[in-house]
Amino acid sequence: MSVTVRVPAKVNVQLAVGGARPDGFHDLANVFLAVGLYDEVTATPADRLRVTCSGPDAHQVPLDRSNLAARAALALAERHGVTPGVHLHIAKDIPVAGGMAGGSADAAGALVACDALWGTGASRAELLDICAELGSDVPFGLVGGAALGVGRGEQLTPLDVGGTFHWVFALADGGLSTPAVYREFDRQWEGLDVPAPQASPALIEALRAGDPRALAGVLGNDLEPAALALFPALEQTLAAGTDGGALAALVSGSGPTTAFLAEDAASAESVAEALLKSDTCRAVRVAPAPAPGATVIAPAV
Ligand SMILES: C[C@](O)(CO)[C@H](O)COP(=O)(O)OP(=O)(O)OC[C@H]1O[C@@H](n2ccc(N)nc2=O)[C@H](O)[C@@H]1O
Ligand SMILES: Nc1ncnc2c1ncn2[C@@H]1O[C@H](COP(=O)(O)OP(=O)(O)OP(=O)(O)O)[C@@H](O)[C@H]1O
Repeated sequence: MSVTVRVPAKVNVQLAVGGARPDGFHDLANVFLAVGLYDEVTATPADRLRVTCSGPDAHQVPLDRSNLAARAALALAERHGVTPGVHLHIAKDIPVAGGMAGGSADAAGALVACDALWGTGASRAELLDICAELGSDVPFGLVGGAALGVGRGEQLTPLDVGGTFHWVFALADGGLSTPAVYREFDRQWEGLDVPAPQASPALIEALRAGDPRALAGVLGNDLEPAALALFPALEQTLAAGTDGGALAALVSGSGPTTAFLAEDAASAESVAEALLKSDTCRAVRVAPAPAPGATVIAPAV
């Protein structure tokens, strides 16, 4: 008896970052888009909480209680007075520490899987609440599609997407720590007035219209200069993707994965090929967007 939940990665099509808040977080206007790269989280009854992970990056994933999926299961069990006896297996396809919210996706997936396995019957609002406690990107893993996140990114408003966008992702050699990238952002803005983050109406309209050329013109990531300062080799990857025919190139979230928007599926394949040939990244993935949020694909029997 087990439950398997599929959860998507994200790219931030707009990441507007304000100044540091007293609690250390930054206010954001964060436009999330879920992309078709997935982790699968399987929850199976066990005598104690146990986490295993498979996939090419599995060795980088902690298997103790610091794993975000384990923390999600514990949070749900505590709220409902359930013993957290569960084996969580993560089949990991989302790059680790790549700025694509893989750990957050696993947390959202584990919550949905444990809720189904334990029959805790948590409401959507309660699940979103637990997600927000676990991390700023976690609620979006539950919701998927496209959404504007404000506050620290956890307060979501769904957005309409009028077509399929074709993305290429270049995986970098190594990772970047999200707090380190925000610290570098603060360093770069030291002594300056950081403007209040604002969602771009043109970007929201480009998503609604499903228009890749319009979206390419307005993509933006305020963390990109900080990620590039910490990982300068990404400049070459960005250039290789635009030289290879991408409509636009940007760092995904806090990086170091770089994201390339293509005109259509065929163009995405040729951008991917150009990136591979450029020798400026360790691997390349093609993925359409939007993708659905956490979805049960194999229920308990
Ligand atoms: C870069 C993004 O991935 C874009 O979606 C997110 O803003 C990061 O989201 P996340 O990894 O879920 O981040 P959290 O686990 O909530 O926070 C990790 C750390 O990132 C920094 N952080 C995160 C979110 C935010 N709005 N401001 C921040 O300054 C803080 O240093 C925080 O301690
Ligand atoms: N389930 C998990 N999967 C991957 N990493 C995890 C997980 N749980 C905890 N971690 C830890 O969190 C760190 C960041 O992982 P993650 O893959 O979520 O980064 P990220 O995609 O850059 O995050 P974000 O885009 O949300 O900032 C990893 O280096 C790892 O130590």
